[in-house]
Amino acid sequence: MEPFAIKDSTMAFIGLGLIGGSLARGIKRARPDIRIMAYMRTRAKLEQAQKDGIVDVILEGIGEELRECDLIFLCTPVEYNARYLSAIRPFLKPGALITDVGSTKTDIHEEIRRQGLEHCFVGGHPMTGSEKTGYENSTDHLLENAYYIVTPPEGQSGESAQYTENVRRILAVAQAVDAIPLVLDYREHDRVTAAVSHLPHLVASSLVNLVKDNDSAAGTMRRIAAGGFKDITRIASSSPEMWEQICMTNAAPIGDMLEQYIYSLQEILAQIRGHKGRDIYRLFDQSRSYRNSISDRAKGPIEPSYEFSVDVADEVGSISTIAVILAAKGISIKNIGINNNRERGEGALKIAFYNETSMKEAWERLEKYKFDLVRL
Ligand SMILES: NC(=O)c1ccc[n+]([C@@H]2O[C@H](COP(=O)([O-])OP(=O)(O)OC[C@H]3O[C@@H](n4cnc5c(N)ncnc54)[C@H](O)[C@@H]3O)[C@@H](O)[C@H]2O)c1
Ligand SMILES: O=C(O)C(=O)C[C@]1(C(=O)O)C=C[C@@H](O)C=C1
Repeated sequence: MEPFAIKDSTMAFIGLGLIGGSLARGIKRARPDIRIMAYMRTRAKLEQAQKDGIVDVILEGIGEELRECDLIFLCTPVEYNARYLSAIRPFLKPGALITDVGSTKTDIHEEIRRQGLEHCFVGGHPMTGSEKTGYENSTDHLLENAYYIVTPPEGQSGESAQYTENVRRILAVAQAVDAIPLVLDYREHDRVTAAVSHLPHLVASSLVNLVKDNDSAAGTMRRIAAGGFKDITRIASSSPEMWEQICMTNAAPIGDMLEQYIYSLQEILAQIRGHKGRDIYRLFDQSRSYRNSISDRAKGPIEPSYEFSVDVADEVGSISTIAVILAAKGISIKNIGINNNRERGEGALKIAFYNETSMKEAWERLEKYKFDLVRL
């Protein structure tokens, strides 16, 4: 995609939490000259953002100051984003553009159509995030190398100059924060995210609740739950308010996926009870191939990560031993840390390198010292 430069000079954020905060930080990092206004309910956090040099103007609410804005970002939970449209509308200056970062898109696009705002809206959704919330968890690099889905409104001619220019304004933002822009139809967006984001959150939370309901009074399940359970359930710690709204605004696609998933679980149940080992083997075999074809690089496909993990018994001594072994060969370590999947300090060390060559050299070296290595 050709590069686009941000031409908008004043921007407003309604909601400055994990995603709004990260986007604002990323924009300020790329373009400190851009003036950022922000509104959220917790005044103290807005003051912090101003101290951090991210917010130039604290907004007390939706009002006159918005008339100065070229671009307005809606970064609250999805149902609130759609509701903010009516409040913002009277304060839009000619040429101003509204965008959002919501995890579902059809709902807000339908509200845009109801209000006849297609000429001044382009949807957005950065495919990155965390189970954590709030400005305090935002970073200037959260969106780096993540897909930034851009959903143009319907009913605008793809040829029209204004349509093209509006889409480009959001592509420029995505590029400025080093994300990877991807233009998608908003209904397609909701179908796809139902499968790869929304259903997984329902699965994680229902699995955690299942374990909670089956655990003993002594809490043995909770105590011994290790990597497998923790890997698949991290997202069960996400915001209930945000996820209720995501599910309620994408009920039909999520329902379709959930129905198929329940069907597949019923098949698995029959195979387990019928001792159909070959079917169970096929389940794991097929999933392994497809899962292995999906990149595990947390930050998307641009920057490859060169890392592996080392099984160690005592992480404190092991870090220095490994560091010495690698340093002796002149191999630089980019990052080294404990994989949080094991209990009581015993576990895996994750080591990241700057390039493939040093990763391979380190692998060979540590293998010689009989370390147990695991590819990530
Ligand atoms: N968390 C993720 O992983 C993720 C990823 C991509 C997109 N999103 C989307 O981003 C949006 C924000 O999510 P987040 O993770 O930043 O959540 P968050 O809880 O960290 O931030 C939400 C922000 O909105 C503010 N807010 C909430 N209700 C408000 C209201 N009624 N009026 C004004 N401000 C209000 C909060 O004070 C906070 O500043 C959501 O629409 C979500 O679907 C989230
Ligand atoms: O990594 C996480 O914690 C996320 O849940 C991020 C995640 C997802 O991948 O499902 C969650 C919601 C979004 O809209 C986009 C990204």
